[in-house]
Amino acid sequence: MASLPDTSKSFKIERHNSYLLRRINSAKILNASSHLLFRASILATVVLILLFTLHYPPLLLSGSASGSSAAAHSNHRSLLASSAVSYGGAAWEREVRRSATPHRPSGFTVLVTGAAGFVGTHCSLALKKRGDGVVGLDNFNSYYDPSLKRARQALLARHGVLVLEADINDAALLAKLFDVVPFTHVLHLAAQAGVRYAMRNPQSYVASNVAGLVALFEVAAKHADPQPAIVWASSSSVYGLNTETPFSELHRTDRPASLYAATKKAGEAIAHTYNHIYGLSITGLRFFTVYGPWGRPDMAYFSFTNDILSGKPITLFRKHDGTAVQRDFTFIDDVVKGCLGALDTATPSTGSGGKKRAPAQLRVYNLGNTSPVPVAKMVGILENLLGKKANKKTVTLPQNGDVPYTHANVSLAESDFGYRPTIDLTTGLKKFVKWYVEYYGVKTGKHIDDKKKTEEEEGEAASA
Ligand SMILES: O=C(O)[C@H]1O[C@H](OP(=O)(O)OP(=O)(O)OC[C@H]2O[C@@H](n3ccc(=O)[nH]c3=O)[C@H](O)[C@@H]2O)[C@H](O)[C@@H](O)[C@@H]1O
Repeated sequence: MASLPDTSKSFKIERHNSYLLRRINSAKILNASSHLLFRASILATVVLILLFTLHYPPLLLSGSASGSSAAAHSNHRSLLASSAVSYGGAAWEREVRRSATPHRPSGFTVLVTGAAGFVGTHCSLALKKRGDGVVGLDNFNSYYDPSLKRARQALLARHGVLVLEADINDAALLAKLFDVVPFTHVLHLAAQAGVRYAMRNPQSYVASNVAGLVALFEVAAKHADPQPAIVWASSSSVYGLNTETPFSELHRTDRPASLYAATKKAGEAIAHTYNHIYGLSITGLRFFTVYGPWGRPDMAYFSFTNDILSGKPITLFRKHDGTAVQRDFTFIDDVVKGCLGALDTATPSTGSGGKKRAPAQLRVYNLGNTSPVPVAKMVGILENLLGKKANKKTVTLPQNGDVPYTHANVSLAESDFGYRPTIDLTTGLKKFVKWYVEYYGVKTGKHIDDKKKTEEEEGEAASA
C-alpha cells in the first residue's frame, strides 16, 4: 500500500512559508512606513525651520556667524532682555533706529562697541548728551563682575542709549546693524583689557583684539554703505620696552612686553592694512592707564580700594633698580574729550563695497595725562581718601608683562583736536572714591567732601 503522503509535514512547510511571506511583507511595510516617517520628519523639520526663520531671522543669522547655536540662543535671550523686543524683528529695528537717531543738526550716528565697558559707557553718555545717536554693543563677558556692566547698561538705557548684547566676532549681526543704520562713525572700544591677565588667558586677547578687530574692519570695509570712520582703542602698552620719554607717537613700538601689548600693536598694523586696501578712515588712540568712576575692578586703583577697605594686603611692584613703578594715570573725563575730539576730526572713509576710491585718513594719538605718578603715591592718595591705611608689601616687578614706566607726550592730539588733560590724580581719585562709596554703599573712615567743587566741576556748572 502506497503510503499516504505525510500531510502534517507539508502542512508544516506551508505554514512555515506563509510565516516567511508574512515576515517579508511586514518587513516591507515596516520599511515603507519608516521611509514615510523619515520623509515626514524631514518635511516637518523644514517647515519648522521656515517658521522659525520667518519669526526670528537674526537668531539664525547670529548662530551662523558665531558657529554656536548656544551662543546665538544666549544672544537672543539677552537682546530680548536688554531691548524688550525680539532680536531682528520690526520692533527691534525700531529700537535700534530710535537709539541711533541724532538730536542735533548734522549729528553723528555712532556704533560704540564695548559700550557697557568703562570708557564705552562714558563716551556713549557724552555723545548722547551732545545730541549724537548712539547704539552700543557689548558681549557682557565675565572678565570682571558682569553686574557692573549691567548697571552701566541700565544707566545708558536711562539716557536713551540701547546696548545690545553681542560679540564683535558675530559678523552677521554687525552686517545686520549696518543694514538697519548707516553709522557715520564707529567708536571701537570692545577689547580684552588687562596686561597681566594675558599670561593666564592668552587666547581671549587674540579673539577680541585681533579676530574681533578684523571682523569689525571687514564689515565696515566691505558691507557698510557708506563706510563709517573708525576710532578705536589702542594702548600705551605698545611702547613696551621703549626707553625714550615722554612717549611720542614717533617712538619705537616694536618691542611689546606683554601679549596684550602685542595684540594692540597688531591692531595698529591691521588698521594700516584696512586703510591702505579699502580706504577706511581709522584713528587709533593709545590710552594711558585710564581711571575714574564706573571704572574697571581689575585695575590697581580699583582693586586696591577694595582691599584697603576689607583689610586685605596689597602688593606694590618696584623696578629692578629699587625705584618705584610709575604710571601716567589719566582721568576718564579727559579721555572722553580725546575720544570725541578724534571722532570730530575724523574725515570720512573713501571706499565702498570693498573698493578704495582715494587715500583715507590714518592716525594714531597718545591720550595720557603727561605726569607720571609712582604707584605708591597713588596708594597714599587712596589711603587718605578712604581714611584707612593699606596693608602693603613691596616686591620687585615680576616677569608679568608690566612695563616700569609710562609717560605720554600728547602734543599731537593737542595740535590736531585740542586735547589737554586737566584732572590731576588726587582730584580724579576723589571723584572715583565718591562714586565707589555710593555705588557699593560702603562706609569709609572719611567723608568725601563733594560740596567742595573742583575747577572742572565749577566750569561744568557754569556752562550748564
Ligand atoms: O595704559 C594702558 O594701555 C593700560 O593701562 C592699564 O594697565 P596698567 O597700567 O598695568 O594698569 P593697572 O593694572 O591698574 O596697574 C597700574 C600700576 O599698578 C601696578 N600694580 C598693579 C597691580 C598690583 O598688584 N601691584 C602693582 O603695583 C602696575 O605695575 C602698574 O604700574 C589697563 O589695565 C590696560 O588695559 C591698559 O591698556
